Amino acid sequence: MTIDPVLSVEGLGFAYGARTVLSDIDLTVDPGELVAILGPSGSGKSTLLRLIAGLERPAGGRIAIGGTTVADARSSLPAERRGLGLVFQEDALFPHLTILDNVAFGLKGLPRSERRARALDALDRLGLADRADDWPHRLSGGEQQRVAVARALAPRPALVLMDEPFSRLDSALRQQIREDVVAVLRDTGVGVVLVTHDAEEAMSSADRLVLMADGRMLQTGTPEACYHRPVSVEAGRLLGPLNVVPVEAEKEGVVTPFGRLTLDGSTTGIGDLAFRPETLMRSSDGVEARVVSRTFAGAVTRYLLSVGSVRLEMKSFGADPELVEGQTVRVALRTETAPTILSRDQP
Ligand SMILES: Nc1ncnc2c1ncn2[C@@H]1O[C@H](COP(=O)(O)OP(=O)(O)OP(=O)(O)O)[C@@H](O)[C@H]1O
Repeated sequence: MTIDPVLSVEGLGFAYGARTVLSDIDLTVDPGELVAILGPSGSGKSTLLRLIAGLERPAGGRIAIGGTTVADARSSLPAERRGLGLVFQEDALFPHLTILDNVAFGLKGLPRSERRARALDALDRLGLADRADDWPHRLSGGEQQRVAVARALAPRPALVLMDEPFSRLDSALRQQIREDVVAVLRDTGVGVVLVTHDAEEAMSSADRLVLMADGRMLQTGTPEACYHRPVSVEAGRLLGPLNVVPVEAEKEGVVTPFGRLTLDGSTTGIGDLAFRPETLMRSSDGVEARVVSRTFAGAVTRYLLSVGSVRLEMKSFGADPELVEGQTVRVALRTETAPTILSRDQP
């Protein structure tokens, strides 16, 4: 049985005047799926969300919500008729309305008792039912953000769009609120598009990532696949540091500074071996590396190493007393996560 996606975006394009901001975006979100859109500032994430929300009109392509086309190059359904829940960074609660009335605000056309019951139910899910009669200014930033999520969920939409919803919160609080909100969203079974520029937030919250740069999609896949098997250096670096070593692939395997490796799908020719800093480790039968620098960062320590003419980053738990600047050690690649070969022909 095939399940219809709650959101389907095909070949979407958008320009501000003569400036193309999005091109050829394809995206689907299944019921209950959380898709995070990650990209650097200016990559077009918010514009994509605004198009899905109905706040901008596409120049080309199609957007369908629940199987119904809501926008294409010819027509566009207004935002309020798309039945979406929206949580935007700049969202403010109405200061003159109680928490309950803020949440009930979007529940037009229902009897008063039903509105109240639904708003209370949404607040209860977010753990704020006891603050229903309170005023927004008496809530903390994290509580206000949870109210904004309750407000988006109260009309029971099939799809919620969130643009940097946690970025105003300080980092300790942010992780907790994010985990709580994601748990509620998962429990609700709603489809979610989460826009963020925070790689950890995207990877820890989403079922699937959409990596973007310059208005284009670079890669889509599970967080694990995108992290360990990037399709390009650009895509890989959006999720964190990536070691990139030029290699030559031959029929028998790939010639690397770590010896000859046999990798799935390796092709012949020149390419780049790509792997994460934590896949490097000390090993007595590894290759010689000189420690260029060491940066202690609490739980992990980062080392910059030189292996011949190549600079590599290694990351490990704790701080190894032997890995100090100028020291020569031996390192190898962990075998659990095979490195990826990126062909130089790839975009
Ligand atoms: N109203 C506008 N008029 C003209 N250009 C705009 C407008 N809004 C955004 N842009 C441009 O469109 C591009 C995409 O912007 P967008 O806000 O979608 O990126 P983003 O990935 O969400 O960035 P950020 O993470 O900084 O919010 C940027 O180059 C931006 O300068």
